[in-house]
Amino acid sequence: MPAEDPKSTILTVPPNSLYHSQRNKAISSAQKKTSEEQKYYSFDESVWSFDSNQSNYTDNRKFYNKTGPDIIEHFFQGFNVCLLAYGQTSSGKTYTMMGDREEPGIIPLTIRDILNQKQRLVNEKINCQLKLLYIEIYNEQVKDLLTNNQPDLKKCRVREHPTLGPYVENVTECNIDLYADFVNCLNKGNSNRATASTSMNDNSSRSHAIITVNLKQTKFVSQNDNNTLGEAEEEMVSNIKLVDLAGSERLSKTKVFGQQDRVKEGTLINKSLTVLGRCFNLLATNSNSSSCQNASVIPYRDSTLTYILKENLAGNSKSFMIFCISPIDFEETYQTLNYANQVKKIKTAAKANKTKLSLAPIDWEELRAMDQSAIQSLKDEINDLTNKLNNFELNSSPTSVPTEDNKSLKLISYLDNETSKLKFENTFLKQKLLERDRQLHELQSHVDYMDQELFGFIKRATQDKLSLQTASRLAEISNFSSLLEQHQRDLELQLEDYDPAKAF
Ligand SMILES: Nc1ncnc2c1ncn2[C@@H]1O[C@H](COP(=O)(O)OP(=O)(O)OP(=O)(O)O)[C@@H](O)[C@H]1O
Repeated sequence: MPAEDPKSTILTVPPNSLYHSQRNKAISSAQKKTSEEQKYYSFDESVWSFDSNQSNYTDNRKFYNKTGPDIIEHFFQGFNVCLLAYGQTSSGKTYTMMGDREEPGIIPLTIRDILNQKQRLVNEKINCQLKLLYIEIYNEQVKDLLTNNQPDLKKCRVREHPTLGPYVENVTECNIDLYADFVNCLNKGNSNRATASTSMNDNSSRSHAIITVNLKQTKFVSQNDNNTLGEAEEEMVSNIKLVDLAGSERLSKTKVFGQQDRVKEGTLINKSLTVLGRCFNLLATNSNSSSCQNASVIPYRDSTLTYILKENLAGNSKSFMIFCISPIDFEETYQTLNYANQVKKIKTAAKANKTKLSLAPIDWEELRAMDQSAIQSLKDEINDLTNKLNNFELNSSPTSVPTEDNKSLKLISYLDNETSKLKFENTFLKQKLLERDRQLHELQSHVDYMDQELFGFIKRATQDKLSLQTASRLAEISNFSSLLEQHQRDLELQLEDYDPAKAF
């Protein structure tokens, strides 16, 4: 990647590469070329992060600053967003996405900015609820990395919603209010994640890791006094998927032969990445073709990874991809760059997921009637059971009250909504209080500053006055001394003319 044009990548084909032998089979002997060949690629961004001593080295923070703000903006505008890192094993995907303590990666930096934005939106009377999910796809199975129940690690199924697309069922969702909540989730998930040592990477990810953050923004109507909240008027639901794919690899390179588990892992990782590559190629071809009739069917269901990412690959999502390359293996790098070239052509169909809320007021009469009828039916049930007990009919099944259950559920959901509204109102008022505190603090510092200025002014004025007085005294003294001198001179003159005889 030449420093002068950060958006292009040049790949030099080594003379002994498989590329030549495969290409030579396809072309005539006249076209055959034995000398070194170069391939040119051009992307939205192309960055160098090989040696931190070089001037063009891009660290994680610099890299995040190029794309991160766009991602956050789309996410808060209600778009689903996805960021995937692809590349051969040990090329730096996990380092770029997760980073480490000194050099946080895209995922922690993104979450930090999402939380900051959430805090800012309180002033616009927008409540943000953030929930984090962390799963991995290992050997084609989905595991919930945040579950407290270890056997559940293998139990998640992928289902398809008719409009929202595929989703993972029964996965643990954690509320994220503070950065510390995120760090706890990340640590918990990472400790459950499958990694192994291969000859190419001591800490190689053997699974695809997907962190999803679900965001629900609720906008409240402003009241006249501007300090209280009205009803909720608009809701926006979006999600961001941050994906660290397992490394593409050739088994001979990773030297895992004989280790049956590793071979199975490697084969399934390669299978899912091959399906992903096939989806990229077909989606790129479909995007280029003008007629829908010729569009190929995309084999999303051929792997769990592509099935889960179906919406992000071509549906309702703004998707970004990072392709990591390293000089370890020419063939892998060549394939990675070719996938990247295909991905550039794919068009998705993102739309903001906004919903206007109908401000239907709660019917308290109806709720009270529901309460009365629930109490009555419970009383009936108690009577019934007491009668049954009295008649020794202990084995008979109790009377069920399904309709009352539904009513109670409705009431619970209403109370849940009210609680979350009150919680936000609390946050909102706290924020206002903080703002007032800040303004008060600012005013206080201004008053302190003016005090100091006044003090300085008085001091200077006093000094000026003193110096004025001193100057006039000096002038007086000097006048006086010149008068004295004059007087002395007169006396001397008189003394010279003095004739004692005339004096008497
Ligand atoms: N830009 C970088 N600066 C410094 N060190 C890096 C950089 N990129 C990667 N590394 C280091 O290289 C090694 C391999 O990187 P990493 O684990 O991120 O690769 P990977 O592509 O995720 O591999 P795998 O697919 O096997 O999980 C790690 O020790 C990582 O710290």
